[in-house]
Amino acid sequence: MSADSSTSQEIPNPAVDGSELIRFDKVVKRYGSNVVLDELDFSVASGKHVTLIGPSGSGKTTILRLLMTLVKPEQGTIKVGGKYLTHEERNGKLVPAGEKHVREVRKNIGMVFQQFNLFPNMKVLRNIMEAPVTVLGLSKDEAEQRARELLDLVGLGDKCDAYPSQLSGGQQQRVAIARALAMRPQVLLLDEVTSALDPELVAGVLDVLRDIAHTTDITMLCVTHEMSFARDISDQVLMFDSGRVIESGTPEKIFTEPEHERTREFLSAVL
Ligand SMILES: Nc1ncnc2c1ncn2[C@@H]1O[C@H](COP(=O)(O)OP(=O)(O)OP(=O)(O)O)[C@@H](O)[C@H]1O
Repeated sequence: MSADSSTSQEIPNPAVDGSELIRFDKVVKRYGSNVVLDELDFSVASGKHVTLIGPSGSGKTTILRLLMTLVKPEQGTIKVGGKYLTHEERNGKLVPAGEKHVREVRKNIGMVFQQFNLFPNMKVLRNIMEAPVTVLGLSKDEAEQRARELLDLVGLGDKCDAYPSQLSGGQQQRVAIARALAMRPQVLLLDEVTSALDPELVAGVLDVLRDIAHTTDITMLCVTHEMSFARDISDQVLMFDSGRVIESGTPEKIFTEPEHERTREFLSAVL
């Protein structure tokens, strides 16, 4: 039976596969009568780069928003790093997670959005240092060192003292990537991070992400319409349709030998 997120219940399956970083179990997400995710089961193994593809409205972004706890599921459970995100265990029962518990589990998750969401009144360096100092309790010196290293990583070591408005969209998105990484999350969620950019700025952002994917062990869960990027960085591609994974596999398999008719239709429309 599915877990209802509003009431207490027996813990369904406490055994956790150590290699699993994200796990959705029978997750239902509805908006009114619109069932966006319908008892969705899926998992992401630690260190893997997983890309979600599929038609508009199929529920890809909703998965990332659930992980960021920006929305709550109506039913089902979500675990990150072996801990429930949606629930807490109390006396052998699962109860809806309280804010403190959610904050603790969510520290493992970083997200980069379509819109860069930088603090406009803070310089670039401070944008990156802010959360490590206020949320993780790092000293200002430690946070600054981490921020400078990350700015180098995204190719913006010379922009510490700029305000976001002085940067291009692509540069702002690279700062947003550095800011997400500054929290040292176990998983980085990427939600169509190049869709708001002018075409000439897309490649620079994707190059930075390719570099991060190939040189770090961070787990990535990515929603993108950039199929060549998905092909380059993914260990696994999941094809979504109407809130369900209808096909999954390596990029080679999904992009060259898709099995499902809907996958073939989708790819022929976007490739
Ligand atoms: N806040 C909301 N209120 C009502 N309906 C919503 C809300 N957010 C999303 N939806 C609906 O949920 C469904 C799934 O949306 P979602 O953004 O997850 O799809 P998606 O696969 O990411 O689409 P796209 O590729 O266009 O971004 C859509 O039908 C959308 O209209």
